[in-house]
Amino acid sequence: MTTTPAPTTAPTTAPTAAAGAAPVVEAHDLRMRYGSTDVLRGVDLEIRRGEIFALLGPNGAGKTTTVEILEGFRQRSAGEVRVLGTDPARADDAWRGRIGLVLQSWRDHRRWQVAELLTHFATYYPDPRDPAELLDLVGLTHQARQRVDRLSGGQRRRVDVALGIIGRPELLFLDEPTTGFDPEARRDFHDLIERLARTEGVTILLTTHDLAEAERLADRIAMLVDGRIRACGTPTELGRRAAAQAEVRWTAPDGRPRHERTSDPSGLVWELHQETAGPIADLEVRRPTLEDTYLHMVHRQATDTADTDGTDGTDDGAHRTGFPAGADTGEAAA
Ligand SMILES: Nc1ncnc2c1ncn2[C@@H]1O[C@H](COP(=O)(O)OP(=O)(O)OP(=O)(O)O)[C@@H](O)[C@H]1O
Repeated sequence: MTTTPAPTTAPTTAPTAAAGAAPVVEAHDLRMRYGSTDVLRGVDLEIRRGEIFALLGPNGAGKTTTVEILEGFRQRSAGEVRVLGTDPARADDAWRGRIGLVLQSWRDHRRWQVAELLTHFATYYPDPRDPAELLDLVGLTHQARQRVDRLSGGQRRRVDVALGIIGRPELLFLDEPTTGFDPEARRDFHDLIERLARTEGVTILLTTHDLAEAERLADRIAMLVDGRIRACGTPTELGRRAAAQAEVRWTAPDGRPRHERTSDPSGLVWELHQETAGPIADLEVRRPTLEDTYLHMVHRQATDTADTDGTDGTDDGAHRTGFPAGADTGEAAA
């Protein structure tokens, strides 16, 4: 169950989620501490089958840490986690065969040809996708005989995606999947992700810095800021958040451009209409967007941090200098 406090973190069930089905991902009060630094400070998540769920957050917010814990690659410091009904910290190979990963860092096998690599990885799974179909699916048919280390960055990323879905995963983790993609490749990738979720019922958790990508793809978005989920909802709900105000622009009767921020744009427009007793020139109402909400969250966290610890509110450097030797072993240091 997601138990984060309303209203800022109140989750909504995505339209595509199978109502009543057990969540595919559940995390409750998930915590991670590296040395003396708390990176995750009580994360609550619930992702339902067939949902495309985006985890957004600034650099160093803890997105990769969260995802690595859910993937079973990193031991958490505290909290309850269930992925496909199993605690990832105790998962076996059968469980691993049900998830697909597209990680941030490139793996080995640079000298392999693309088709050769896919054919090889297909042998690890009981019911793999056909490598030729997969090449077509990710748009790499013409690169089938090319060596991986001779591909462009975006093409390598497509190989990553192909390897992530070759075993027909029920749950696919995508860590910043479209980094290095040109606009066309990004659009093709978005179509592929939607197809996987909508027609094959694959549950997808993606981390991204790209707000437009999250808005375009995700059924729900969670904003991870300073180790906590600060907001969660559909892109529309997050865009509508009261924290961000609408902006009204118009040209006054004296010809001067005017603008005002307000949480009641219709009220303001009504008042202007009464004042001018006629049409309002160049009237524009800009509703708050997902980006406004996101920037508001991040800015608020930076301000809070600066108020409480006297720093400038950016946590990245502080965490790095606080690392103990050997902290990158993934060992929890609770
Ligand atoms: N193995 C580790 N040992 C110690 N600290 C770590 C380790 N891995 C990550 N951190 C720190 O934890 C914080 C969260 O890192 P994480 O990579 O999870 O963030 P992120 O949200 O994925 O960032 P980005 O968007 O930049 O990829 C950062 O301050 C990072 O420096």
